[in-house]
Amino acid sequence: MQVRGAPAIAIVGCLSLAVEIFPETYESKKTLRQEIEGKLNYLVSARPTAVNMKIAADELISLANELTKDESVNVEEMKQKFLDITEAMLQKDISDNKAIGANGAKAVLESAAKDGPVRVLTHCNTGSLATAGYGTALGVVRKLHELKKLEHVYCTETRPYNQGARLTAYELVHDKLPATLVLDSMVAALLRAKNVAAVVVGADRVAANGDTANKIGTYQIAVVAKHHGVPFFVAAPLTSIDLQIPSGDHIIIEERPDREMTHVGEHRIAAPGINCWNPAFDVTPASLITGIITERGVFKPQQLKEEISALLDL
Ligand SMILES: CSC[C@@H](O)[C@@H](O)C(=O)COP(=O)(O)O
Repeated sequence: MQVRGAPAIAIVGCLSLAVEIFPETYESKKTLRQEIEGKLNYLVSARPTAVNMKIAADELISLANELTKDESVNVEEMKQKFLDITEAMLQKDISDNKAIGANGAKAVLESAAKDGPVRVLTHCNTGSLATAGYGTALGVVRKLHELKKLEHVYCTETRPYNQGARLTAYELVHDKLPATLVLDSMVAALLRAKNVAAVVVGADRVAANGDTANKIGTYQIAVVAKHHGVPFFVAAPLTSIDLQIPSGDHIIIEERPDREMTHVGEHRIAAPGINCWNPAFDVTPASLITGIITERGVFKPQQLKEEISALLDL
C-alpha cells in the first residue's frame, strides 16, 4: 500500500525493476531475461484486479525475449533498452492523461444540461499520485478547471483506506481547485441537492463489454447517478482496457485485510470479534456507464471492443 493507483503501480513496478537490474552483472542475456520475467510475474500478482501491470509486463517480457534472440545486442545494451522502454512508458502515461483530460472535459461539457461551469463528483484517487502525472479522472477535473469550466468538484472519502480524503483531497487543495470532501454515504444526498452535472471515476480494468472494475463504492455511485439522471463517465488509458475478457464477471476482485475496516490508523473503531468483508474493488456494469474516456476518444461501452480493436489494428 505504498504506491496507489493502477497506472502508478505499473510504472513504479517497471521502473523499480529497471533500477534493480541496472547496476547488476549478468553472465548472459538468458539470465537477465529470466530475472526480468520472474520479477515481472511477481509484480503482476501485486494487483490482480488491475490490468495495467499485466499489459506492461507482457510488453517487457516480449521485448526481453526479442533482445535475447538478437545477436547484435549485448547484455549491457539489453539493460539499457529495458530502461529506455520503461522511461518511455512514464512519458506516455503523462501525455495519455493529458489527452484523457481534454477528451473527458469535452464529453462532460457536452453531456451537461446547462452551458457554463459544471459541478462534478469523483471517487478514490486518480490524480498525479495514482498515475505518472496529471491523472485520469482527476485529469478531466484539472482540464475543466484549466478551461474555467469547473464550478466545483466533490471527492469522496473512499472508505476504508480513505484515498479520496488523503490523496485526492491533497491534490485538489494543492492545485487550489474549488473542492469539497464528502463521505461515501452522502453521494445520493449530494446528487439530489447539489446539481452535479457528471460523475467521473478511474478504472482498474475495463472488460471488452465495458464492465469496469474500480475502487469499492464506484458501483453504488453509478447506481445512484443513474437514479438521478447524472452522466457517469469512466476515464482510463488503453492500458486499463482488457479486451481479452468478455465481461466483468471474469475480473478477480482483490480482498484486503480486515484491519483496514476495523481501525483508523492505530485506533480500533470496530467492535472486537466482528467479522469483516473487505473487497477493495467492485464492478460497475456497462449499462450504468455513459462513456469510457480514453486518450484516443470517448466510447460508448457497447462500441468499446469494436472501436478499440480497429484503433489498435487487432
Ligand atoms: C487511475 S487509478 C484507478 C484506480 O486504480 C483507482 O481509482 C483506485 O482504485 C486506486 O486504489 P488503490 O487501492 O489506492 O490503489
